[in-house]
Order: sequence, then C-alpha cells, then structure tokens
Amino acid sequence: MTFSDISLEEKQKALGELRNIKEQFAARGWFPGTSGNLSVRVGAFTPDRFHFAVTSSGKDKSVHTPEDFLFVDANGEACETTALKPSAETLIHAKIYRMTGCGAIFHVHTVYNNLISEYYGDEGYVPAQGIELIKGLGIWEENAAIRIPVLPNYADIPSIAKLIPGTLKPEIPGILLRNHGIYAWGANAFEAKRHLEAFEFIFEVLYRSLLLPPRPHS
Ligand SMILES: CSC[C@@H](O)[C@@H](O)C(=O)COP(=O)(O)O
Ligand SMILES: [Zn+2]
Repeated sequence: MTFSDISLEEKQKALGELRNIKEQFAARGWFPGTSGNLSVRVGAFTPDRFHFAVTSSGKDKSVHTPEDFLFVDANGEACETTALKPSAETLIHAKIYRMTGCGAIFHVHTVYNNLISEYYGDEGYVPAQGIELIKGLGIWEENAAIRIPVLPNYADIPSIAKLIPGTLKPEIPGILLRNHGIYAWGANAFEAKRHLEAFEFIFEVLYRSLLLPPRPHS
C-alpha cells in the first residue's frame, strides 16, 4: 500500500485524534517547553511498510496551527512535499511501530516520569506491584509485578532506536528514557492514552511512596 492509497477520511481521522490528544495533554501540562510528541498510524501495516501522522518538531503543543502534524513513512521520511520537519524522535516512533504493529504512540515529559526513571535507571527497569492502575496497562493478573524498561537517554536518536528491539517487552506497552520521558503505545489512540495515563499514575504513586515516613510500631 502506498501513501496515496490511504483514504482521505482515514488520514483526517488520525489528524483529528492527534489534535484532541494534543489539546488534552497540553491542558495537563504534559508538553512543557515544546517537549513531547505524538503519532497515529494510518493504512495497512507490515514491519517494513507503514505510514503515520506525527507532530512536527519544536512546536508549541498548547496551541493549534495548520503546521502541527505531517505524515511520514517507516523510515521517518515525509510522505508529501512539506516544509515541516517531523519530530526529532520520529525514528523512535518508527521503531516501536515496526516492533509492535501498534496504532498510536504518545511521548510526554513529566516530573514524575523523569524522577522515577532516574531513581531506577541503573537497574534498567522500574518495578511496580500492587497498584490497581497496572490493570490500565491491560495486565489483569492478581497482584501482578511488572518491570517498566528504562533506556539511556542518548543525544543520538538512532542509538536509542537501536536499543528498542532488545528492550521492549510485549506485555508492557511503554518504555522510559532516563531523565527524559516515556513512550506509551496502544492498538489505537484510546488505548495508547489509557496506557500513558496508567503509567503516569503508577510513577506518581511510586514517587510519593518513597516519601512516606516509616509507619510507627503498633
Ligand atoms: C524541548 S526538550 C524536548 C526535545 O528534546 C524532545 O525530547 C521532545 O520530546 C520534543 O521534540 P520534537 O522534535 O518537538 O518532537
Ligand atoms: Zn522527548
């Protein structure tokens, strides 16, 4: 399937979803200082051939403009002639699509995901157990213990993308970059948003738990 085979309706639906998500996340303060990026896949998928709409690089994501998104292919190259630059982290999105075949990927920088990724960074994963919102990740096992992968935050994005196949765990729909932010994905925009919200809730619980004083002996 080429990009021009994908219906205009499907492309517009993807852009509408991105616009909605962008507005909601911006209202939560999840895009400080132009950070963060979003993408939604369109059309058919094979690991080597797919297309997605992605945020353009360096924009203020708290306002809507006609230059907010563009379509790219599996190599992160623009599908149409445009002056817009795709997100600097487009290759990370492309690698996650290639590995998972998912339908949407959302990346945000928050204080909680930064602090927790640094706290557990040396282990290479964030452990979590006994938090109800683990179910929001689609993991329904009783008292599930999960490990959320943490990758080093190299300045060279292809070097990060190369680590993804060895790091990504099929049952965990997200990866942290140390002291940077999280990538969360799902089969579609609804699911990717639910996963991202669940991760952020888990990080806040973990962080605040670290601050609780020891319980007095009873
Ligand atoms: C302005 S700090 C954030 C960037 O370095 C980057 O990590 C980021 O998330 C946004 O980059 P962008 O190219 O706008 O998609
Ligand atoms: Zn980032």
